[in-house]
Amino acid sequence: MTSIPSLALYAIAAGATSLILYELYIMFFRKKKWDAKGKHCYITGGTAGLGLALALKLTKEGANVSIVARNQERLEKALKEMEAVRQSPDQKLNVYSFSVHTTADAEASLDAACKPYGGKTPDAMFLCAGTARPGFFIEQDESSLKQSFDEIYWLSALPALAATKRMVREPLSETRGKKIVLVSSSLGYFSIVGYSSYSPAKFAVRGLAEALHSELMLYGIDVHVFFPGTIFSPGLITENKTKPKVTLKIEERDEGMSPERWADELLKGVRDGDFHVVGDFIGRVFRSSTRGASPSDRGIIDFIYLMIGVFGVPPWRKSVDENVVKHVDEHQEYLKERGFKTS
Ligand SMILES: CCCCCCCCCCCCCCCC(=O)[C@@H](N)CO
Repeated sequence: MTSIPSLALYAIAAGATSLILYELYIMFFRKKKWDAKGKHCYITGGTAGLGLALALKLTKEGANVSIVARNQERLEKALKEMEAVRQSPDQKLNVYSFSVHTTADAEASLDAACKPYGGKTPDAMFLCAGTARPGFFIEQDESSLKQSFDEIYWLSALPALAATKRMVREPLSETRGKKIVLVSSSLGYFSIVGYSSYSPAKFAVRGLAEALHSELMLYGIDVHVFFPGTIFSPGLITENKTKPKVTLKIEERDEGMSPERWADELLKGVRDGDFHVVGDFIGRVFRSSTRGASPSDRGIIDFIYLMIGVFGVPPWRKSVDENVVKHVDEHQEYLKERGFKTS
């Protein structure tokens, strides 16, 4: 009779073998990877942070790049940086000053960006624009709560809608293989104190991506959604100015990475055909442990991160709660200072 320990050994051996086979399968048999070279990539929020890093990487890879952002000065600066790394004189590098918060603006920016391509829609849309304004819930009002949806959710949904409507007018053979890449956040997987205006919009981006991933199969358009953690971007410096202390404390657990590193991870995930693209350990754990019915094809690896999540996330959440509770007294003082207490 086989003993329990040797059964466990068999299980481990079987696990290890399937892991190796899976990796080999990925290496040799997975469908051809996406190549940016010669493709038209349209990027919102392309003058800073993740968007700019992405624009520069794609330029270096020989893509034709259009960036859209509001500030003309910053657009020109970004264009100079792109010009400095262009790979060939034929590469089209363009910048457009638009806000893409409304349908009209999103359509106008696409009109402009498609012009040098005879009106054809971009091969890939990277919707990186977005703003975070952390703060306590009690400090929000109707307009600030709605503003964060404008600056995150609608800023993703409306350009995606404008682009999809244009794409479907083209012959199916041309639409097939185009990409729409949305940007959520690790805070689109979970949330913490200070992000009551931000997380809901990032969760919503996940929902939009999942619906589009399913629906845009009708046209062969690939949808990806990115879940980065802390990005050392100009935006982070701004948001940290108003970020509650307790939030900063909890975020210490996230090491963060440069926009360049995050852009690398995003492109790697897109090339590999991942639907949920993550770039760090935290992302991998939450991708697996909050997966639900989200599409995934990383089998055994996903299962390993799921197990890490099953055992690792509850103690982490407990430590977050403890951290919040530690701030109760300090927060009472904060409320007094802000005039929330009358006595
Ligand atoms: C085993 C499990 C361990 C889990 C440790 C998790 C620690 C996470 C802390 C919070 C990270 C917040 C990232 C914010 C990114 C962002 O979107 C904002 N900066 C807004 O721009």
